[in-house]
Amino acid sequence: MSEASVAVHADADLLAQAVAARLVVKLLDAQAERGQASVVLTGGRIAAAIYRAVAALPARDAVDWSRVDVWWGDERFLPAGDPERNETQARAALLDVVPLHPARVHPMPASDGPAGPDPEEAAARYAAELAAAARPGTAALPHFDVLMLGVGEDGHVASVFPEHPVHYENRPVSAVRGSPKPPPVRTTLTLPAINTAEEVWLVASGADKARAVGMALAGAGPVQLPAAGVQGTGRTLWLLDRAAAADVPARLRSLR
Ligand SMILES: O=C(O)[C@H](O)[C@@H](O)[C@H](O)[C@H](O)COP(=O)(O)O
Repeated sequence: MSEASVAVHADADLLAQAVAARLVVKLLDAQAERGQASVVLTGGRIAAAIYRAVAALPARDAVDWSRVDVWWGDERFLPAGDPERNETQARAALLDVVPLHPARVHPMPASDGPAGPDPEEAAARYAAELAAAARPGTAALPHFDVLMLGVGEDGHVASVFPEHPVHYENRPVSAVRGSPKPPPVRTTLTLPAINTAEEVWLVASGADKARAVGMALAGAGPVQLPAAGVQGTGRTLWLLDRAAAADVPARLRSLR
């Protein structure tokens, strides 16, 4: 179990630049230790800004991208190539720019893919893909070096929304219907699956995130505020801009 730490940057642009630099270093460290690296991506505006910032960093070429596994924490259940899919956004901003091994890029299924139009089947297939990449005989999930999460105004992370039945799902990947954030149908890693990651980074920018961030760090319940239930096995890091950090509890401010 890891104690959360908080880093605050002046604005959204500097936040994206700083997270991009951290990500490159994290991938390099993982490759130095294990010969490979794995990252779990998220969706949303700050995530897209981070991916663009990584693509623009000269140091990104120090990463051996052919030995990086790319997974997703959640996906909007839409046809392949839909501009609203998290995969489409990540590919346009970063994945199409760096020399990844195509077999190591693991998008969640699209609504027009082989899993068909059923999000439960899509979730089951993604769980099987994750299990196939896990260490034989150990876990249902591969090792995740770093898992990034945006944070919603309501405190959702990935597609785990407040008070949603997904909180009672035991499997690592769940279908989500009735998402309050469009589109309504999604697939997501569940909180227990998210919490297997070595490092979890929660990234939030803007004043409309301040309340959720403050409440999560003050110890709100995870069913009411999913971000409060996130914890990496080695490190839980909140990466914020000043506006999003406005309500961070005083006892955590010294960690800035
Ligand atoms: O599919 C999605 O929409 C995301 O994965 C979602 O969890 C997102 O990360 C947050 O809603 C924050 O998004 P913003 O950074 O755009 O506010």
